[in-house]
Amino acid sequence: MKIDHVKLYKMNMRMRNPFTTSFGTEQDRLFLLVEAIDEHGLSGWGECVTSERPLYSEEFTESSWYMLEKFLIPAVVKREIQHPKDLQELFAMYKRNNMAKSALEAAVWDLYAKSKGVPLAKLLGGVRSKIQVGISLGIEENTDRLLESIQEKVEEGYKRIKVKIKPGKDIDVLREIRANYPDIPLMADANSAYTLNDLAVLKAMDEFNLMMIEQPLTAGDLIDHAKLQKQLETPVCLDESIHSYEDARQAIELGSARIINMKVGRVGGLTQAKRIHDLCEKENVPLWCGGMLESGIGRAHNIAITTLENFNLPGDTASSSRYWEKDIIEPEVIVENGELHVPEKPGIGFDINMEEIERNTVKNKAFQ
Ligand SMILES: O=C(O)CCC(=O)C1=CC=C[C@@H](O)[C@@H]1C(=O)O
Ligand SMILES: [Mg+2]
Repeated sequence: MKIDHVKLYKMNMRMRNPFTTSFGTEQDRLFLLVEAIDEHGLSGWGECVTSERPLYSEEFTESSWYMLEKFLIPAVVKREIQHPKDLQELFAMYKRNNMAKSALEAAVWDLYAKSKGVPLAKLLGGVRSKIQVGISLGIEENTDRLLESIQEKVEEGYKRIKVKIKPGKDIDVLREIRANYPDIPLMADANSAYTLNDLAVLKAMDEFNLMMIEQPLTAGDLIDHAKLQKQLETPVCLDESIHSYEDARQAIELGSARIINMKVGRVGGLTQAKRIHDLCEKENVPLWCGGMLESGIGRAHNIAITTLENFNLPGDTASSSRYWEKDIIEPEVIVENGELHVPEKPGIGFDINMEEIERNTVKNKAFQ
C-alpha cells in the first residue's frame, strides 16, 4: 500500500455542554483530523485528540499540527507500507508527541483495513460484537446538578458512572452520590489533583466502594502511586502516567495501579495500545478504554480497540449525542442500555459526513 497524500483538517466543534475537570473547563473542541489517501484514491481517517491548551498533557492542537506537517507526514507520504505497524519504526526517532503519531497511524490503520475489506476491530484481533459503555461526568457547581445528570445517565442505562473530583469537591460529593445511589458502579477521576500529603482524604474514599480512583497523583508518576496503592483498598487506575508499553510494564511491576485506562492517543496509537493490552492480559490487569471527548472518528477507533478480549470494564465511548448536536460520522454512535454494537463494515465501519466536517473546519492543508 502506498500513501499518496495526506490531508490535515483543524476542526472547531462546540460540545453541547461544557466539561469541567480538576484542571479546567472545555466546551469548544479544537482538534485535528487526518485523512490518508492511497494510490487508488481510498481514504482512511484518524483523529488527533489534543485540546487547544496543553492542560491534560504537554501536547496541544497547534503543536500536533506542526509535528504532523514537519516530521510525521513527510515520513509516510509516497512511501510503500506493508502494514500500519511499520509507522512505529518510521516515527521512532521522534520523541513522544504520541497524540500526533496516533492520529496519522489511526488513519493508516483505517485505510489498511478498508483496502483489505475488513473491519478495523477484526484486524486488531477484536473478539466482541457488542461493547459495554460507561459515562464520564464533569465537576458541577452544585451537587444537585450532578445528581440530576447521574439520574439521567442511570436511566439511559450506562454501565458505570465516573465522576470528576478535585480537592474540596470530593468526599462530600461522593457521600451524597452514595446516599442516593448505594449500588451503582461508581468511580472517581482526580486528573492528578492530589499528592501523598492528601493520604487521609484518599483513604477516606475507601468507604464509598468505588470501582477505582483514577490518576489521583501527579501525571507521569509511578512511585508515589505505588506507595498510595499499598495504603488503599480502592484500586488505583492510571491514566496520565501511562504513555508507553514500558510505563505499563513498570506500573504493573511496581504495583502503582491495579487497573489501567487505555487512551489510544496517549500511548501513541493502536499498535502500542494492542501491545499494552496483551501485556495487561498476561499480567491479569483489567483494562478499559478512556475517552478524550472525541468526535465520531476518534470514537470509532476507540470502539474498535475495545473489542479486544482484555477490555473487561466499561469504557468511555458514550453516544455521539452526549457530546455533539451533530457528529461527523454516519450513523452516529448510539449506546442503548449501556451497550453498543460494533460496526461490521470495513475500516472504522462508519461513513464520514464530509458536509459536517467542512462546516466545522477552520483550516486545512494537503501534503503530497
Ligand atoms: O467522555 C469522554 O470522552 C471522557 C472524558 C474524560 O473523562 C476526559 C477527557 C479528556 C481529558 C480528561 O479530562 C478526561 C480523563 O481524564 O479521562
Ligand atoms: Mg482520566
